[in-house]
Amino acid sequence: MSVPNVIIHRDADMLAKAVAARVITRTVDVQSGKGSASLVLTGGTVGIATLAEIAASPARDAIDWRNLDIWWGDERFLPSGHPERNETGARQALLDHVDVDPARVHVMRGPDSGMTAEESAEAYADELRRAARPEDHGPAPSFDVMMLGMGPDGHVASLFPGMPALYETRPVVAVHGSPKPPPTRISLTLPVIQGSREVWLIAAGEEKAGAVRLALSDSGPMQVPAAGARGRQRTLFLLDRAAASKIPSSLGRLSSP
Ligand SMILES: O=C1O[C@H](COP(=O)(O)O)[C@@H](O)[C@H](O)[C@H]1O
Repeated sequence: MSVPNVIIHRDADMLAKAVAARVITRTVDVQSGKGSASLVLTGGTVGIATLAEIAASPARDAIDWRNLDIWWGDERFLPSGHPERNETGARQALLDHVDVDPARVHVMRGPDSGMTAEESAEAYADELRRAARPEDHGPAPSFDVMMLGMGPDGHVASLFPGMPALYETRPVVAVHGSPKPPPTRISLTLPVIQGSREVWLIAAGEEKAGAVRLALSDSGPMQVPAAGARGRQRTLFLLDRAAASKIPSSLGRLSSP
């Protein structure tokens, strides 16, 4: 797993803009090499703000939207269209404004599908298995970019400290009793996250500073799930100054005043 590289921006607004530019550039680079790309979206404040900045970017259509696979790292187990679903936020912020191939937007199904949370997790695991290629050496694609938000408790996706999902070897699990509402969710697990080529942890705000420091220290992922979020080739901590306020200056410096 790759050692994290910390990049700090002056505030949450600049962070969202900079991450949006990074998504566009990285996706174009990957597509120019192999024709398609895979991007895992995150929910949360900065995650959705980043998608809105992609939509607003004059460079957004440098991405070949028809050759992009969109996945989610987690989803709240709520009906399609529910305002608290990560998918709803992503569609409103970006996906409804670009020419994605609907067949390549891989949604984690909610209760309106008629499935239980466990069945929805298994269905997503099947979709991941079908998308995996031999060179991925696992039950899921080696995603080109896995975007993850981070909670103040160090959770990533819907992997919360001390919860059973952190011990899972299956690629996707149902989460019950989430400390952050809603209580029932679907989440990728650490093995799938760690199979990604690049993992980008995106965090803004003072309330994340403690978790960021622990995630960059030698904390275990059971206590600080973000400490287990590492990519095979690259791991980025993309932070604003407030979220970076408790890490040693040797670990990262402001990208611009
Ligand atoms: O509930 C969730 O929270 C995390 C972090 O959200 P934030 O608003 O604190 O940035 C998010 O990454 C995750 O996708 C979401 O389901």
